[in-house]
Amino acid sequence: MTGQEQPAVRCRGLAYSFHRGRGKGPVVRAVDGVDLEVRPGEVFGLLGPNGAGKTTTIRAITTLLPTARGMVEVFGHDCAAERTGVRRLLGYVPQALSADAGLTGRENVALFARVFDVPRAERAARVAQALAAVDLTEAADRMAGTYSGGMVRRLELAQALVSAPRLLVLDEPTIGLDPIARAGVWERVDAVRRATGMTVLVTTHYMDEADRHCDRIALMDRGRIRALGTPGELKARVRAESAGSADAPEQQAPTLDDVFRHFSGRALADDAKEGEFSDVRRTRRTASRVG
Ligand SMILES: Nc1ncnc2c1ncn2[C@@H]1O[C@H](COP(=O)(O)OP(=O)(O)OP(=O)(O)O)[C@@H](O)[C@H]1O
Repeated sequence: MTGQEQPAVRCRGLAYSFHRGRGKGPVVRAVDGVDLEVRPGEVFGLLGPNGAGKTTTIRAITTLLPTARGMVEVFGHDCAAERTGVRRLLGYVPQALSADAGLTGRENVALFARVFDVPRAERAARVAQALAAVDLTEAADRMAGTYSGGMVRRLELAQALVSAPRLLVLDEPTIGLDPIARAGVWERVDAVRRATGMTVLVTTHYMDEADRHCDRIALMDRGRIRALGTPGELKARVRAESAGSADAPEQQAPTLDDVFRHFSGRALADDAKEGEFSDVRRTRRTASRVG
């Protein structure tokens, strides 16, 4: 089998636990036996509420959690045994800010080009190309600190794209952005994917975005995958399985929120109320940086 035919991502029995309270508190099973495959060239969405285990799964796939249990591969390369090889295939936009406000947009992208071993002779052209792909050519020589939230997110996308990754991993790429900026981020992701055939793995808790932009989605809750398929397949399953029951979504076609409620037994909004301190702090940090 050639690398091209391998799944972009394959997880089998992936599990990871945290100890709360500096190792003395209870154990939290952040990821609890995840099996999934992302096909080459698709946009795959990992969906779920705060604390579902999405970021932990992403960190295992991006080789940032070396001690995870189970098996994770990227294009056939084992994430535990071949970390450097896997990293060469990846572009990653984490949830936390990865751009430096004190550098220009171009300098930020150039930094990533150096770190990710883009050959020196190609660097300037590749940096310019990545900036153009996210519509930041005109703003490229301004300090990133003067950018709007949407521009910062697009800059981070350019940083991840400069190494021409086969797999682009985006952790909540549109959190804290207004609807226009959110659409702007997705437009660039969709365009780059169409142009390059790159695979995209994205986490989000915006069901409407996943519905519009993802080829397939996995619904994650409390460390486990509760359902996996195209948005259309999942909605059709809910329609079929809840036909005639008292809680059937009345007449209307089910939304992905209905799908989540059906497979997890609760509403997504329940978790918004229960967010933990770390979740709140993380969201605020994101919000203040884009304000
Ligand atoms: N460093 C950590 N120490 C202790 N617990 C953690 C740590 N990171 C995550 N957790 C816990 O693991 C669980 C899964 O967290 P994770 O960040 O993977 O979820 P998520 O679905 O990405 O949510 P969010 O959208 O809030 O990032 C949560 O209960 C979280 O509190």
